[in-house]
Amino acid sequence: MCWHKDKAAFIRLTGVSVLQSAASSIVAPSLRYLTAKLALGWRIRLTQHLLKSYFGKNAYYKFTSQGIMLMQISLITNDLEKLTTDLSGLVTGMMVDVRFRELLSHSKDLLRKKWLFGILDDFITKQLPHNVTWVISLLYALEHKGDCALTSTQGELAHALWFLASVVSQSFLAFGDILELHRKFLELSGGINRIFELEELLDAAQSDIQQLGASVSSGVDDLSSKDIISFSKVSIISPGQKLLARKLTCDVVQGKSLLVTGPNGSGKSSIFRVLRGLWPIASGRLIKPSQDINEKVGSECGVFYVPQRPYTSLGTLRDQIIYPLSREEAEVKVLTLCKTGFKSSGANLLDAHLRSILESVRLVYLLEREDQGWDASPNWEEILSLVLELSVLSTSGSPVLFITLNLASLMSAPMPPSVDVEEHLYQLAAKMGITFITSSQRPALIPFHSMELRLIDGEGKWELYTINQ
Ligand SMILES: Nc1ncnc2c1ncn2[C@@H]1O[C@H](COP(=O)(O)OP(=O)(O)OP(=O)(O)O)[C@@H](O)[C@H]1O
Repeated sequence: MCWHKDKAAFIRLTGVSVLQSAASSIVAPSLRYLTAKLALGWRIRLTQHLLKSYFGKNAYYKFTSQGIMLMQISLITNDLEKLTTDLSGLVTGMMVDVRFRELLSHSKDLLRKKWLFGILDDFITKQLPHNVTWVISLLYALEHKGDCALTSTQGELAHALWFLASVVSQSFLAFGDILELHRKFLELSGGINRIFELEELLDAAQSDIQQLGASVSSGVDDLSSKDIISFSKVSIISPGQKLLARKLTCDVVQGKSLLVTGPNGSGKSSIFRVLRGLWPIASGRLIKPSQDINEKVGSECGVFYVPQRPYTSLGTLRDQIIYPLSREEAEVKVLTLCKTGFKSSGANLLDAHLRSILESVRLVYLLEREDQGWDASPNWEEILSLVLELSVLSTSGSPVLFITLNLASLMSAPMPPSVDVEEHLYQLAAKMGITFITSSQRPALIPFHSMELRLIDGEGKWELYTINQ
């Protein structure tokens, strides 16, 4: 039967074919889209889960201080730059050659296997189907040799051949997919293994830290821990087993700030590590407020740890001050605090409040200096030598400003505040009832403190002095 003799059927078939093609062009990309979305969802959940374990209970500190896990962390972030930086930090000296040779031989092996697999894959999924089709067609043609003269049989033969070719090629493609599955499965199991390894390490770190927390808190007197930091015969030993302070005994009560001095490497920062719970205490008893303000912004009282390097967040001038709150959270807090008759929006109130903070720390010029005012977002690291932190809750219900003055960075900062600004900041904070424990070697800071703890030699010896003001 010739096609022009059944024009309607031909048009119908063509229509069906077009519809099928349209459906197929929708289905295939949609499947890809759904698969990618599923993968993204998994990635988000897994990343959130791992990051929670990583950042919880100081686990990150344990990892970074031990120099392990860098590879695994890059697994979470997929950050190539960080991976290469960390790797370059891990391999040193002779190790580089050995590792490089291992990497080279592994890469060569991988390339060879990929080449062999490529040949097999190409042959099975692309070349073999044609040959098989032709062989089957030949057998078919030989069997129906006598009917070839008939036009109708020729048409049917062409149709059958076309059908056969697509069935055969699809079957081989499916077979190719099965071959590919093996490789995908191997990759998947490798990924799962690495993630489980990370999970196990995080679990181990968390349980170590829990034990450490239990041992420290067993020595903490909760009743008197609200307004005192007390070291009682505390021995501080570094992870490298170096004794930095032997039986350190020192009380920091409200209003009596402490200055920790001593030569480089004598253990000044280690006192803060112990206070923060990053290092366990070898012996003795440590009493401190149970609340770390860094962990719970807005808490009424507690200890705030100022990082040695100033932290500036990506974002606007406003973001620098309200960090780690989001703008919305800060607006809500300010509105809650100022439950006065103010007929002003949260945004206006917040900006007014932040302006008063900048005024009190003599940084209001930043607002005028940047064209976009609060919304300016230059590289703050190059501009700010101070980190300002805003906590908007206090026992009395009035806004409290915590100035987190980064003393350690003052000297090296691109724009160190002048001595009088520094003095002003200390006075301001003291007026607000903030008691300091400062680590510094600068004699200029002595007048702002009531006691000096001098770490003598970095081998455990220390002396405590009262500062006459
Ligand atoms: N994570 C760590 N693991 C092992 N040893 C450490 C670690 N951190 C510090 N140390 C060691 O502990 C000792 C005291 O270091 P620390 O940073 O407390 O000194 P510092 O007085 O604050 O020094 P600087 O004035 O240079 O800041 C040093 O010998 C240092 O090498």
